[in-house]
Amino acid sequence: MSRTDQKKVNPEMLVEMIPFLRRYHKKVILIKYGGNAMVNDELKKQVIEDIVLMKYMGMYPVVIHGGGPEITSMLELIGKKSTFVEGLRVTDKETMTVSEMVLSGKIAKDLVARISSYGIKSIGLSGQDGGLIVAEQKNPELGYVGEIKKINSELINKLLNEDFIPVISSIGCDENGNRYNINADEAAGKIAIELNAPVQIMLTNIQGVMKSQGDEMKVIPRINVKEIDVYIKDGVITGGMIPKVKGCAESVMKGVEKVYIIDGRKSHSLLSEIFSDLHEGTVIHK
Ligand SMILES: Nc1ncnc2c1ncn2[C@@H]1O[C@H](COP(=O)(O)OP(=O)(O)O)[C@@H](O)[C@H]1O
Ligand SMILES: CC(=O)N[C@@H](CCC(=O)OP(=O)(O)O)C(=O)O
Repeated sequence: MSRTDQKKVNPEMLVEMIPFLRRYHKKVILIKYGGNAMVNDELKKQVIEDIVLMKYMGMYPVVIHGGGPEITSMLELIGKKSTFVEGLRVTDKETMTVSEMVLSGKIAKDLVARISSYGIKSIGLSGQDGGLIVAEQKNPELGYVGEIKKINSELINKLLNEDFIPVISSIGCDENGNRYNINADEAAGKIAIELNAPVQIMLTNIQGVMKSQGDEMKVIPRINVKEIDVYIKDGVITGGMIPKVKGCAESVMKGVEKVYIIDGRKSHSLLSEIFSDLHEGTVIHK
């Protein structure tokens, strides 16, 4: 490639980034990368590039990933049908094993390898690693679904100080070594709170929280935490969106300043969110 063929970076655009870089310098950016947003390789690459860029720009990205669709497919392969109650997977022993294999075995390792390929240190962690996510059974009817009791942020902070990008799988562990499947949205909220993250971004497969207006479905740009129960009761928010908005509401109530639900299927949606005050998805606020 000759020098003239090379693309030039636009200096004006870089300068426009200064206020945002200043705002987020050395701040934890909690990114929940939902399984439904892991659409294809190209999009995955872009999400990873955004995360890596944040790190090189002096932020502290922490990734908590999902993988619901992949767990469902893997269970189908062994002839098991998935059942959800209010967005939570009913988890028997076999489902627990498969969930753990998919989340911490497959997805976390893939994300870590992708991040590392850009020269950034990354590490995959599950709830049992360093006592990261202490959990107990949520409800016997859901089987091995965990309720988070405590997040041990010390380990994550140490890793951040050592310039790692932690990639966290939502598996919890109790003091007897029993492991639980935890909805990744719930885990995202609790981790954001514990790390004092000013920003929590939920990457999903829809533009934001939607509501029908006439014949059309439209994004609700802002939701007050007080409105959430009504939306759930009225059937506006259902399925996987329930734990998501509940997790976001808890974060907002416990000090996370900005909580966004955005469309992870859009190219470089994370960077667009960080480097702009115009938010396209749904902001959850108090
Ligand atoms: N009001 C709503 N607005 C947007 N999505 C909703 C709503 N109610 C239910 N959903 C469902 O929630 C899904 C997102 O949750 P989920 O499937 O758990 O995604 P993720 O894998 O990103 O956590 C959407 O794709 C949609 O099917
Ligand atoms: C208890 C429970 O529901 N656990 C989730 C964990 C994965 C997850 O939350 O993945 P997404 O973010 O892609 O939905 C599950 O088994 O699907």
